[in-house]
Amino acid sequence: MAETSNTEKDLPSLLVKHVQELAINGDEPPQRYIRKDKGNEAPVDTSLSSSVPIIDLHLISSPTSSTQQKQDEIEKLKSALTSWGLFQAIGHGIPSSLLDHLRKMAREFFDLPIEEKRQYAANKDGAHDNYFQGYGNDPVVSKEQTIDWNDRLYLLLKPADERKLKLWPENPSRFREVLKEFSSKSDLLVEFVVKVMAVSLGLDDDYFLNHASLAFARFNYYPPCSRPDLVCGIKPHADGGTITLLLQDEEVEGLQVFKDDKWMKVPIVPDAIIVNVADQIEIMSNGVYKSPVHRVITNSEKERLSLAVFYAPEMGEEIEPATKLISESTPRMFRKIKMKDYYEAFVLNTFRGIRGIDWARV
Ligand SMILES: O=C(O)CCC(=O)C(=O)O
Ligand SMILES: [Fe+2]
Repeated sequence: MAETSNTEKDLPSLLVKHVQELAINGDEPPQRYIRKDKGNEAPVDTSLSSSVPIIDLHLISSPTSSTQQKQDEIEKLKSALTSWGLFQAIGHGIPSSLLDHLRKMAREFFDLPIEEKRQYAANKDGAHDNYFQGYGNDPVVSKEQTIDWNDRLYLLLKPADERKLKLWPENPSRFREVLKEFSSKSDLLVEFVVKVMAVSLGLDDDYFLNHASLAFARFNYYPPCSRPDLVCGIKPHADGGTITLLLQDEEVEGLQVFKDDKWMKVPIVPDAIIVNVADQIEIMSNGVYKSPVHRVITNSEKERLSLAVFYAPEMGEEIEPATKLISESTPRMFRKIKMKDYYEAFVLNTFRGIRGIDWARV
């Protein structure tokens, strides 16, 4: 049924169904959702011989840690970001009760009838803003684009005075309040982490922070799929902003990161927040800190939720590698780019399955 009602004919390419609707009958995913890399893809590492590093931020922030403890943890963080591009942060100071509450709010929102959620759809009246805010799907930029098995609620958090509150769910009733509280804690966490990262490279502590003044929340909903082998929850991509915080589902795995030519599963560490470098820090650090390619795999039994918070530069900013990190032995890897151009290239490249950052290489 889903197959016939989701043809090019009856839906313009920009508007696609919510995957939640497609999942209801457990039908096979429609053609536009089938991964094109199928049968020709990198293996998944099942040995689990190494895993995403866990960094205890409290060891770095606490006045009671010894200098040695701090240094050791910062070294671990540096090595995580040069080899993996991400780490699982513990000791991050955001109470687990708040994380649980946030997950509960998100689950209750996605559990609402689709009609009710549609009142928060960004394109309800055909109106779009630059950031595709609201309830919906990733933009579809061509008929050939493989569509992900993902519905999302996408909201600007920062600057706070630009929030579009009419797209923030009123049901569940505490959604807005809890998201606001999380947002202020998340800002503090990012500030701390990017300062440590900048100093660890010999840069001024606000070097990355000065390019992270926007923040967006992306609540991801992945319903079960009858053929998880054929679709992607989110296709391979790297994040295009400065840095991302990610709260995984508390029970259902699905995130994988590409490393050493293999897909590595990112395990669930209770109450950890994943910190991942995004493209602009890879550019500013002249390639020292890696923006990792990652993807999400679905499963046939359980829905999965996650929350990504993307910190990013403003559209009008220009980004380039830090002069201090360019030398004869470490030549400039990226051009100076305008964010507005980057975002355009990023969206087109990513949905075609190419890395956004390739556009910025010298
Ligand atoms: O769901 C996840 O674990 C990852 C989501 C993600 O990569 C994103 O929203 O950019
Ligand atoms: Fe991502």
